[in-house]
Amino acid sequence: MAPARKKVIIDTDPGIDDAMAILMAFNSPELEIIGMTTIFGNVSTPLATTNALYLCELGGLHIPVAEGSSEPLKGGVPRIADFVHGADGFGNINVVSTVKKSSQKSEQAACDFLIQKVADNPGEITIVALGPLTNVALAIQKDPSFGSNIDELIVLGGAFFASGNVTPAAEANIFGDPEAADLVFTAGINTQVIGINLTTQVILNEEDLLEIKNSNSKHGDYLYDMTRFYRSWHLSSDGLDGIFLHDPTCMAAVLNSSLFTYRTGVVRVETQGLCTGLTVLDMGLKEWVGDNPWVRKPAIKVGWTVNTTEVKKLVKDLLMRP
Ligand SMILES: O=c1[nH]cnc2c1ncn2[C@@H]1O[C@H](CO)[C@@H](O)[C@H]1O
Repeated sequence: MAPARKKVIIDTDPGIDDAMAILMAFNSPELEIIGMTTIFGNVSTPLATTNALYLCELGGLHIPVAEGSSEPLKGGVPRIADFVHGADGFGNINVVSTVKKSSQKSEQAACDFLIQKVADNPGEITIVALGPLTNVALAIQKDPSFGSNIDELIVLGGAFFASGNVTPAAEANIFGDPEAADLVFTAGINTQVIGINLTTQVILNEEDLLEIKNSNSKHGDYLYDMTRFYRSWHLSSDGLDGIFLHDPTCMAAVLNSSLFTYRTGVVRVETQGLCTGLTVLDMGLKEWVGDNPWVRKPAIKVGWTVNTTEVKKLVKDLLMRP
């Protein structure tokens, strides 16, 4: 008998590297993609929904896309990284106008979709969170049984003992909704977090991108065209002649966690002041005297090392599948 496929819901703000991770998932027969939920971050939430619908059409997948919150838990206008992903979220290649009228978002809000799917499949759903954690936090707040019924939550976010990408303290997804991240990381959910301390070690250069373009991949041209803007951004912002594989590295962890090592401990998120969005892991090296905000909170797994060669190989292999 074929092994059961892993049931996943992808919570996403596509986004160039989100699109790469999603196409990886579409090309992975070991995953059963139950649906996508959308969130602000790389783009606004409504545009994330349009882009997710576009990706479903591109991949020929008929799955629900449920729209998420348009603002963080505390309210206010979210910071959108159009300077990283272009105004259309896909590097200004303007393809989403081709989304068919028949492609409609789900009537359910993202948090209700998450709650229902997890309740219908207790212990079976993996949630892959590629953007700010607002939708997951809303589901936890609304349904007390939600967290314990998730099989695993796999998050792309944070910078552990490393520099952020929005400020020296904060990574973009956590900065986007620090209250949500702190709530989710301390909710007692079986969670692993892949931070940019790992994802900035996994890089595709121009030669790799051309290899994808010139492969038999159905999406080679799209992937190549989309990465032009992202590549220029990396050059101007990071002095990098290539692109970081943030979300694709997280999807690699979904597919093969043996390519990573982990530390387990309590993670808290700073929600105010200079270091807003900072993710701080208690590595468990010390018996603390008295109380502090990490004591007696549930621990999660934090990605510690990554096999960069094998992750890069996995990403390229999946993106080049015909
Ligand atoms: O400098 C940046 N500012 C904001 N967002 C960024 C930056 N670099 C990458 N990302 C985006 O945020 C997520 C990872 O942190 C990824 O989706 C990535 O594309």
